[in-house]
Amino acid sequence: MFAGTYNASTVVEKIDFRKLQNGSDIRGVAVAGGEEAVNLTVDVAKAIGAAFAQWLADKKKESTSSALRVSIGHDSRISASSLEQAIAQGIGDTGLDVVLYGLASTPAMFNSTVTEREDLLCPADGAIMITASHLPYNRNGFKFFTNTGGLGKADISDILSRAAQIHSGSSSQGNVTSKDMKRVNYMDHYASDLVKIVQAAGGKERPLEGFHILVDAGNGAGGFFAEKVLKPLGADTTGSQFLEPDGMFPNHIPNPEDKKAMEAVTSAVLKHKADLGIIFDTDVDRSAAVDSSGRELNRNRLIALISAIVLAEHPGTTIVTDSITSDGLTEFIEKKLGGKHHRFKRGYKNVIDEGIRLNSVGEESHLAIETSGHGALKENRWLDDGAYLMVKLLIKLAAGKAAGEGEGSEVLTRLIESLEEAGFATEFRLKINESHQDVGSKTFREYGEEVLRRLEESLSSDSNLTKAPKNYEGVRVSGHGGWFLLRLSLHDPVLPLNIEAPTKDAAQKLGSFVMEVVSGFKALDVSSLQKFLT
Ligand SMILES: O=P(O)(O)OC[C@H]1O[C@H](O)[C@H](O)[C@@H](O)[C@@H]1O
Repeated sequence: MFAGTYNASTVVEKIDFRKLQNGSDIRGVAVAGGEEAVNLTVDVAKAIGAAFAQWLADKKKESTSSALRVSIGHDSRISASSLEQAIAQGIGDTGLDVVLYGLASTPAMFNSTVTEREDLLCPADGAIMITASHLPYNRNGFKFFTNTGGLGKADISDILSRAAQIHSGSSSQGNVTSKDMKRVNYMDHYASDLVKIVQAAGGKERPLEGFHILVDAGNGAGGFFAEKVLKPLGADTTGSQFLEPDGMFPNHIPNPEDKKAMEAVTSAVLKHKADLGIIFDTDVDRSAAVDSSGRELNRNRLIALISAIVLAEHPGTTIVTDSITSDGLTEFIEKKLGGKHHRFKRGYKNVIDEGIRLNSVGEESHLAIETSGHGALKENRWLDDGAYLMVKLLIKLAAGKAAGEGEGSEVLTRLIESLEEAGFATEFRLKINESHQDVGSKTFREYGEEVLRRLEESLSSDSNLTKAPKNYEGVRVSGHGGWFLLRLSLHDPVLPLNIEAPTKDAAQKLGSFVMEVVSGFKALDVSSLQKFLT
């Protein structure tokens, strides 16, 4: 069932390489057998490997005369090894050196481009992570890095158009196999760097002695954090779960945004009476936590917590977040912490790039973070690293205990005591049926924008509602003690609607206003919103 052993009838006949682009990532279907046809075959992966090698050689041609080196890691997906072999071969055939890392995390792959350790064959000139983050088991994909960070949308389009040409033009079989390639244990080095950061901050070798902290890795790539980070720091990790990689994700989806995943780590914390629970997504670029009382520290709460830590280190700094963050978070960052909240767009790359841009125009920002659990700090080269975010919490825990500020997770919980939270918060995802006659010749994006325009125009008809003064995507409106945001999804033909209000009744009032407008658009599936209102 792997991409390497697919049955021809389940493979898309003519691969449209453009469809493999998902923002700044490549994503596709790699495992046959489900309803979706395979479009990320081993041949496609090989062409993408060759295309990345070409792209990298063009980029680096002036800066080096020696053979370029590319590191490749993967998460726990069942298609990982066939895709690793294929992409490595595509790169190897073009004459570049390939170093295989095996099971790794996305942030570790970036780190391999900035690590100076010849014994580990570092720095790599380019790095690839084979992952589809939290998506179902049959998907997979690639993220690419150089020492300046993750590749952006334009680079990915470039690589995919080169790959399409390579794929159509060649049937040549290279003779480089993964047996010829070197393997290194980079993850041990990466984990020991995290350990050193916590040790240095606490001035102790085992600053977490006396803490009981468990990890739920959801059978993704994050299991190393319990064994290789928490234990050496002295923490008791009893009750950690789903640390073994299993690409069928038999327990829950590794995703801190997923309700079931958060319930799983919460019940482990309560059952084992742990001080803290930590959860990662499949490739460890996102994370969240749970305190000893079982309170989830994700979404707005996680942003508030990390903001409190960062603002204590950098008073007044600007915190960049995604667009669906709460009004309570703004109040907390600005009034309680004395920082500035810059609520920007959805999408981790958008948020991080905005943090970098602000600094470049003279506005100091040290943190860019999304409700999804992607968070990047300036001090960590603006890399969204779920493990590093958790390291910031560990440092605070240890420091709090050493200063006698409290035991267990108390010091963290206290940091966000005054964060005001809405009594009711919900999200609807209104699908646009692209083949509906109401869409006509428009793209789903044009159709969605028309919905947003109409919504904005109708605001003046309701004196209870006010448009948010500063807003970078969609239509954000305050009223009835709460707010709503209707926007276009980053990738899908969907209009996500977020509503937060003091009560369900108030949220329904906001929802009814949106309903009046969206029900006029026949290609929109408004059934979920309708159900909420009845
Ligand atoms: O716009 P949406 O459909 O809600 O998706 C938005 C999300 O897409 C991806 O998952 C990105 O990794 C996230 O950074 C982003 O927030």
